[in-house]
Amino acid sequence: MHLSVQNISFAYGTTTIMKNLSLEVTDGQFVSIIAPSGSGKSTLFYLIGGLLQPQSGQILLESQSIVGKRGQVSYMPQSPSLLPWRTVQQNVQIAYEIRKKKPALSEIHQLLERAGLAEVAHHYPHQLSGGMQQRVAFIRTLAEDKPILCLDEPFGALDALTRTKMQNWLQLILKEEKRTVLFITHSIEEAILLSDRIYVCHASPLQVSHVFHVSIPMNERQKKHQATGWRELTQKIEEALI
Ligand SMILES: Nc1ncnc2c1ncn2[C@@H]1O[C@H](COP(=O)(O)OP(=O)(O)OP(=O)(O)O)[C@@H](O)[C@H]1O
Repeated sequence: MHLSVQNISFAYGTTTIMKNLSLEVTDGQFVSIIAPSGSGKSTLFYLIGGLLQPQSGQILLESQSIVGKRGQVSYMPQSPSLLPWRTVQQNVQIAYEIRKKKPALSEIHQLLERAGLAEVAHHYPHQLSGGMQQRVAFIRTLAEDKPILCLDEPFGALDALTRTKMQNWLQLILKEEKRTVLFITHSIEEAILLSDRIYVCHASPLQVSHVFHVSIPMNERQKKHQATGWRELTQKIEEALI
């Protein structure tokens, strides 16, 4: 599944948010976008998700325009946005209800099991930790069964330890569930840990300034700064962000 964002420009009223922004993500790739706060990253996902339309440029999924078309990609926002009156299982069920598909309880249970959430299937969101809530939201996003997942800083609000655990968990689950991911983060470390490719963007207007390919083998990335090439890549990305 190939998503191609080609030269899109977008303005809210007279304020230009992005100009000629292009990026690509293809089959099974994990691609990150690092950009300054308030620069239009969420707006980019609204454009890809069809909630907004660019003033110019194209957004293609498998060479077909998805401009203004909703429901083509899955989107997970920064906050878990779980319905507080629904249990964990019922929150995941929403993904099936949206597709007007009868929820397969065995399928939901399998997903919850894989996320380490089987024991809290009948708990309510307020009874869960922040990390667990994010896992429920992620499982719900997976259950939407769309070829591309757009994850908007999913771990931004978590403490450092929970964040590390969630990154490891995400790596494991994506190994089993081969999906194509477009991931927004502020963290260079997180981007290197998870990505095949990293787009660094400048703000005002949002534009890709640099593209980095992460060639550090996955099984070495846990070592972070001790992994060969990690420090050099971090430095290059830091320089690109200045
Ligand atoms: N509906 C809107 N109308 C006008 N301006 C908007 C609207 N939504 C967002 N903006 C402005 O557009 C800019 C980009 O917003 P956006 O939320 O896309 O940025 P972001 O990079 O996701 O932010 P953050 O890092 O805080 O999550 C901001 O200056 C914001 O104030």
